[in-house]
Amino acid sequence: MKEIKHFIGGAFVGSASGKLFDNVSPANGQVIGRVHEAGRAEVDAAVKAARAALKGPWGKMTVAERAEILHRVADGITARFDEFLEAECLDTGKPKSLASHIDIPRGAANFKVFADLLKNVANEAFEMATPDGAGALNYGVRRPKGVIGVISPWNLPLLLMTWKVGPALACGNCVVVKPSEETPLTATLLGEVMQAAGVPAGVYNVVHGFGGDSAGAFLTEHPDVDAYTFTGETGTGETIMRAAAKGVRQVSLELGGKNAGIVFADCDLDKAIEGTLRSAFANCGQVCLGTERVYVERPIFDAFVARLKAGAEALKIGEPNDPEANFGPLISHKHREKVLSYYQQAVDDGATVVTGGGVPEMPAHLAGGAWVQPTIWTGLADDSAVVTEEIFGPCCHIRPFDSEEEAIELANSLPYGLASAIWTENASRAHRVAGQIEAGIVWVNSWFLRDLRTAFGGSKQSGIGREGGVHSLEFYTELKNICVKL
Ligand SMILES: NC(=O)c1ccc[n+]([C@@H]2O[C@H](COP(=O)([O-])OP(=O)(O)OC[C@H]3O[C@@H](n4cnc5c(N)ncnc54)[C@H](O)[C@@H]3O)[C@@H](O)[C@H]2O)c1
Ligand SMILES: O=C/C=C/C=C(\O)C(=O)O
Repeated sequence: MKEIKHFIGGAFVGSASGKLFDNVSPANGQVIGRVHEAGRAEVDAAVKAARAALKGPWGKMTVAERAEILHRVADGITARFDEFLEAECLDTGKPKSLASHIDIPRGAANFKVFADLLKNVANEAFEMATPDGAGALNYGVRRPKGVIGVISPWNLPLLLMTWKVGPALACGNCVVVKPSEETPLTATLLGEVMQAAGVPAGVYNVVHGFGGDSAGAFLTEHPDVDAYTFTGETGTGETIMRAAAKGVRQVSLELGGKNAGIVFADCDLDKAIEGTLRSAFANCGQVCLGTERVYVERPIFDAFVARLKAGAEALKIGEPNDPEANFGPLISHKHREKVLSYYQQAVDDGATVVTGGGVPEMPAHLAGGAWVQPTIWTGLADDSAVVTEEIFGPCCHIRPFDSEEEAIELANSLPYGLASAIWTENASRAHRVAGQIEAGIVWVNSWFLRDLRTAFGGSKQSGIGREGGVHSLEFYTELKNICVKL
């Protein structure tokens, strides 16, 4: 049985306590490995290793030298593409067809993009007048923030972790990563790539374990971490923010959502159906940017529901190696219980179940997996928990609307504000509506189209701060002003 260890100070190490937990395959329920659970001692060792590395060669390197090493990290991921793919799909159960064109390539791109960006960022400078007429010159310099705690979720494990580690390292920080307990493999494998690429020991550390009263809490309570970047549930974000308040440490939070899709009658229906199918069901609905509320203009409501139903029913459920599969399992049985409780709630609240609503029949060798049917409802009240709470499963509720104003009001009615997708061929309407949606990201006639130079993050309870492009610099560096009297 594979044993998964921490990566601390450039070495793979087990826990002093000898505590291990199971890594379970979501596709068949079998134990695929045993993972060391970090105690305070391992978290402390990782933070110390990061602090020491910051004072070592990494902190003194030029941007160009660091960028070259990070390019080697990206190339190292690409060179071991199949191993990363295998590991990611073992952990998550997601189809290889999905991970091979999203998760793994983005894992590599996250290092390249930020390494290149850093080489081309200028700092501000202001000349000022002084009473003696000689003047003064102000200029900004950016310095690494220090040791960054990176806490990441299980839905896109390599993508979301490297989305933070890439810019953090490019800016000269050292990191301690706490991947989700559900998905320890790719973060661990990345340790090998870091070593081979020449990243000095202690720059990239990984500690495994759970959230509360385990590695996650030990990391967020550790006094020698300078800042935390977190992606996960809004409630966890609140807990991390509280822990970070001690010592006034900065947080970057990418949190939950209950994203709205708005489909106008003047849309290109083929595009709207294709995009909404992906936004509701890709990665078995476990994408923070996914659409769980769909608002459709009344004249095309029935046609839209019928076509989305047909699309959902045509999804091919299967295990990662099935080349035809485009729909995998949920991450765990625990998460399936949560998703199925909403499926039940929808029925109790009087929904029309357009399709799905239960557990699919699977062949015997996959019967132990966390499978669930893609599900569509109509007919729920706007205040049903199914319509207001993040389910994080392959499901959406579709509701008709009659005017632009009504659609905007419905989209903005919840305390979340992560992402939205608008479908219309009317360019004025697209801009007008997009500008009024309370969300950090609005797509028009697309979904999950990502340019890594753009600002990424949520408004309202979907997060604090923006990452992506130069925006990542704001979080991962300290901007210092130097004022020189001439
Ligand atoms: N906004 C975004 O960019 C984005 C992206 C992906 C996922 N998400 C959100 O993530 C959630 C799904 O991921 P999840 O279930 O892994 O989230 P989660 O909040 O349960 O866990 C995320 C990470 O936090 C750790 N953690 C949990 N409790 C902790 C604590 N008390 N202290 C420190 N660490 C703790 C977990 O071990 C895990 O590593 C959804 O809500 C989804 O919307 C948001
Ligand atoms: O599940 C959430 C997906 C987030 C995606 C990104 O953070 C990204 O594309 O950079």
